[in-house]
Amino acid sequence: MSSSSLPRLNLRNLMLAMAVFSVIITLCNSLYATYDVQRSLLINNTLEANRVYAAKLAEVTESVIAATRQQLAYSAGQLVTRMDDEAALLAETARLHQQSDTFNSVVVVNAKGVIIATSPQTLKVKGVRLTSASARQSLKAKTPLITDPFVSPAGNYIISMSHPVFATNGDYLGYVAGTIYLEQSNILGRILGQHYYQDGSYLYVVDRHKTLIYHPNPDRIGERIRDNSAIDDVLQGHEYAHPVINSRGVNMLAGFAPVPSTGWGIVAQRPKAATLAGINEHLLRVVLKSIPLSLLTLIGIWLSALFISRPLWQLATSTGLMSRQDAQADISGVRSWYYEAAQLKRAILRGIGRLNDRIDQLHTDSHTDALTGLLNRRGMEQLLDSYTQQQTPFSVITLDIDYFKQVNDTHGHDAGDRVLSSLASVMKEQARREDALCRSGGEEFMIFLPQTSADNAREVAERLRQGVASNPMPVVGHITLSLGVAHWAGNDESTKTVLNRADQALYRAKREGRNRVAMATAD
Ligand SMILES: Nc1nc2c(ncn2[C@@H]2O[C@H](COP(=O)(O)OP(=O)(O)OP(=O)(O)O)[C@@H](O)[C@H]2O)c(=O)[nH]1
Repeated sequence: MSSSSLPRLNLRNLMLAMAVFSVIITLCNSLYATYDVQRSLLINNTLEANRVYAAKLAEVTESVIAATRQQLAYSAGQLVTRMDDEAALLAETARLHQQSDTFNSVVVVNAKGVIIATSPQTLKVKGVRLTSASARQSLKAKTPLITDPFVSPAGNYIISMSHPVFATNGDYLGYVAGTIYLEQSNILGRILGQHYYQDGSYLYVVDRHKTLIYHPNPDRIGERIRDNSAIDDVLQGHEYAHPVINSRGVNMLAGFAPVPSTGWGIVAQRPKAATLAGINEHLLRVVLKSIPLSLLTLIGIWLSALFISRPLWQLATSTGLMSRQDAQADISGVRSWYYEAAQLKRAILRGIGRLNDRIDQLHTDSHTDALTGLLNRRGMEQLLDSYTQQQTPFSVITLDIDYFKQVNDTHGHDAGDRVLSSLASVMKEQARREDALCRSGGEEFMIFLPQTSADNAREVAERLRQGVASNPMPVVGHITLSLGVAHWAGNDESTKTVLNRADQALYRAKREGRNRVAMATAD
């Protein structure tokens, strides 16, 4: 593409393009910053909310466990002297089971690991001897204990909370235990297992061996969590929040809190996508809200660009048309209201002024005789044109220095020049303002007297002749003039004819003896 076919750039469009570019960049930048800040805020807030939620549930769980332990301790105290009293055992297990919704079942196990009382009795495990390692944890520990999850003799997936029963002499008599069915309703299940999220958020609980004991997907309860450093940390007793990827590869924002008394870890988490779902809509609202102000800014910038570029544009346009007569007036009229434009305007006007002076000077030079400062032939012709155009009547005196050759020959060419110059000065002194003086060639001169009759012109010629004849010139002394006078009345006669008639009169004056004035015959 050639440079001439490129679109023409101007200051206003450049400023406008720059401003639009700046506004768009600023807008994009602020949108990106808004998006980034909002995103971080949402993620951090969600992480913190999940941490707080997990911590609160851990605290509630802790309270429930503590209250439950108290109940078991109380029952254990009640059974110290009644481990052989079947009715008392039944009554106490029933009371413990039914007084609250804490346990799904209550059992009393003797020191040999045989279940000696249950509530509800429908369990039908009375007399069963506990064999599995999990089920025998409490026997082994002989301290208040919360077991790991295990499958009960009745086939339920449970955890058991037990409290030992010691005789007054310190003999271990067995324990009383409340069982919590992980897959059935109870207080703990309602606290840890029921949540009302609708956006993919969920909560799960692991025991100290990373086994899931509460999870929204019942099939996963009992599953061992592997390769999850976050779980390792929470089981170390740390409470914190962290982005994680769940078992299905979904990015989650998780809060972790430990339950110290059980060694469990509670994890509350929300999908990152659900957290950020509203951000695009929010961003669109930001864009829509910022459009009016951005448009106003653009209009403001456009007007400013117009206002700022206007003087420069006017100057550029005017200088492009500098040949026009009124270019200088146009440029003078430009409101250059700021420094650069004012300087430019001043420089252009100064340049135009100098150019005009130069043109005037050249014009004057081309119409002026260098030696005498009088009009030359070109100047004379222009003058005659204007007389003709305006039909200005005039008289013309043609004059010639007598025997000027002798002056040159006797005193030299330079002295002759000085005579020509001095004669011009004398002519200027005697001329009126409206008269035009001309050196028509060599030692010949003409005087044009507008609106002057032939008689008046003759008087002027005579006065000049006498003045020159009676006043000696420097170096050369006295010289005389011969003069011819003709008149143009502004009729159809050409000015050329008038000049010829004046010349004829001059030659006659020469012929008749010089140093005299002769009138053209028609005048
Ligand atoms: N110094 C000087 N002499 C000039 C200039 N122009 C013309 N001359 C001289 O003027 C003289 C004119 O001489 P002529 O035409 O013979 O006329 P004249 O000697 O004046 O005699 P008449 O006109 O017949 O009285 C010539 O010698 C020219 O060289 C000029 O610019 N400077």
